Amino acid sequence: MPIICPRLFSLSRVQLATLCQSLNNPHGRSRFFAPLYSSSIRVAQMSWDTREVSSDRYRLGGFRSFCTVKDLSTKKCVPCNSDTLKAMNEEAANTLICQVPEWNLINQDGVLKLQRSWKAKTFMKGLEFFQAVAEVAEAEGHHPDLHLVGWNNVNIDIWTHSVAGLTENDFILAAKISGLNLPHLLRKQAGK
Ligand SMILES: C[C@H](O)[C@H](O)[C@H]1CNC2=NC(N)=NC(=O)C2=N1
Repeated sequence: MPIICPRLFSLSRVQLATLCQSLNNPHGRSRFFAPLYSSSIRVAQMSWDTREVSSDRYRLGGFRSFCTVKDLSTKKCVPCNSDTLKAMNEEAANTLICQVPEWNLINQDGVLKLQRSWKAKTFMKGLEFFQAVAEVAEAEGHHPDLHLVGWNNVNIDIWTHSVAGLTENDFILAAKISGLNLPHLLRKQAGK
């Protein structure tokens, strides 16, 4: 099914925004997947994301064609001590975040980071999860901040320390962590 560029939609953004807003869930994140039809163009499925932005304001992230996490998870991180490596701006981060939809984009003391939480089934399984993440990080030469609090609350922050911000490395690592299939270690959803 072809992905049609959003600006070709015949419905106005306002109409679609109203429609999507009604689907907004209390967590401020709606994901509106629907085949949309206009008079001349059958629009492929699309996702309409609202994302928590750095200043905790929710705003509609605008239409984005489908991003597939496979693109990032097949990439390789580059050395963080490269002189050419620069932190990306919030706009660029908001574009890339749709490729790792389970992660949140946060701004912690002026530093953009990726963050995600899980519930581990036990304290030891939380550490086993960290071990699996550590192997990915070592293979990539790019490392997350790992937190295990309250015995089973697993939180991971990812950012590039050498540039005090986000680079594509962080999204690649996030995509690879999202690709880990460890249902024996983690509950289905954080908070369950
Ligand atoms: C030389 C090597 O690239 C650096 O020491 C790496 C190691 N892992 C890293 N991980 C992260 N998240 N940020 C860094 O700046 C970083 N630097």
